[in-house]
Amino acid sequence: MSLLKVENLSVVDTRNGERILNNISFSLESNSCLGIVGESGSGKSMTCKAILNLTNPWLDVRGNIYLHGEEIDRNNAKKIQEIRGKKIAMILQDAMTAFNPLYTIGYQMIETFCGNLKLSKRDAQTLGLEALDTIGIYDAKEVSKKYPHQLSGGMLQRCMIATALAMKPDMIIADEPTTALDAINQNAVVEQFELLQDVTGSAILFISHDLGVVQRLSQKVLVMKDGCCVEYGDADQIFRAPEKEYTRYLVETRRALSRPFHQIINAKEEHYVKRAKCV
Ligand SMILES: Nc1ncnc2c1ncn2[C@@H]1O[C@H](COP(=O)(O)OP(=O)(O)OP(=O)(O)O)[C@@H](O)[C@H]1O
Repeated sequence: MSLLKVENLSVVDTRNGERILNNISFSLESNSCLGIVGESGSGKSMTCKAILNLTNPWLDVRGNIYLHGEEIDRNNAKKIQEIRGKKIAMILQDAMTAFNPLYTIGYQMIETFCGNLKLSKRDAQTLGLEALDTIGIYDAKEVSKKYPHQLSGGMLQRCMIATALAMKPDMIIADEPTTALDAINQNAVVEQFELLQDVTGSAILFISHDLGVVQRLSQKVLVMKDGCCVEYGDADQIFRAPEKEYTRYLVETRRALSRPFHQIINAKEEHYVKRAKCV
C-alpha cells in the first residue's frame, strides 16, 4: 500500500473558472522520494497545498487523497490539523518566513516539539539540540539561542530540516527548499535531505525546478506543465530517456546550463593539477 496516493486531483478557481490543476495522479511509497518538477506556474505548489488542504476558499478542490490507505476528509479540520502536525511536515523555500522573528530558534523548536510530540520542555530541548547536532550543526547550543535574523538562509534551512527530522513524520513536503540558497548551501541542504531520509525513513515529496537536485534525490518523478502531468514514473528512466517533448526540453536545457559550469570546474581542476606538478 502506498504511503500517499493522489487520484485525479483538480483545482478550479471559482472566480474565473480557470483550471489550475487537471487530474493529477501519483503515489509516494514509504522511505522514498518523489520529485515534482516543472516551470514556474505549472502547479507544483498548488498540488502540495491541495494535499494539505491549505487552499484559498475560492478554489474548488476535487479528487481523492489517501494517506496509509485512508482517504483524507477535506471537511474534517481536526483530522487535517493532526496530519499536518504529526504525519506530514513542511519544509519551505524561504526559511525566514517559516520562523517567527520574535523568538529564538531553540524556543520555536521546543514549542513545536511540546505541542506536537507532547514532550516536557526539558526533553524537547534535548531533542532539539540532538537534531541540530545530527545534521552537522556543531555549536547547536549557540545556534539555538539565535533569532532568525541572526542566521544565514542556509543555516535557517538546516534548522527547519532539523525540526522535521526530530518530528520523524511519515512524510515531508519540501517546496523548493534550495531555491533561495547559493550553490554551496544548496549542496549542503541536499546532503541533509539524504541524511534526513536515512535517519527518519520519512518519505519525501520534493518540489523543485532544479532537475539536478531532483535527479539526485528522487526515485520517481512527476513532470508538470500548465497544471497537467506531462510525464510520471521512474526518475532514472525519465531523465535518461524522456518520452515527452517537453521533458526532453527540460532535460536538455539543464544539460546546456550545467555544461559551462562543468567546463569551469574542469578547467580549474586542470589548472591546479598543472600547478601541483610544477611545484
Ligand atoms: N491562491 C490562488 N488563487 C488563484 N490562483 C492561484 C493561487 N495560487 C496560485 N495560483 C495560480 O495557480 C497556478 C499554479 O501556481 P503554483 O504556485 O502552484 O505554481 P508553481 O509550479 O509552484 O510555480 P513556482 O515554481 O513559481 O512556485 C499559477 O497560474 C498561479 O497563478
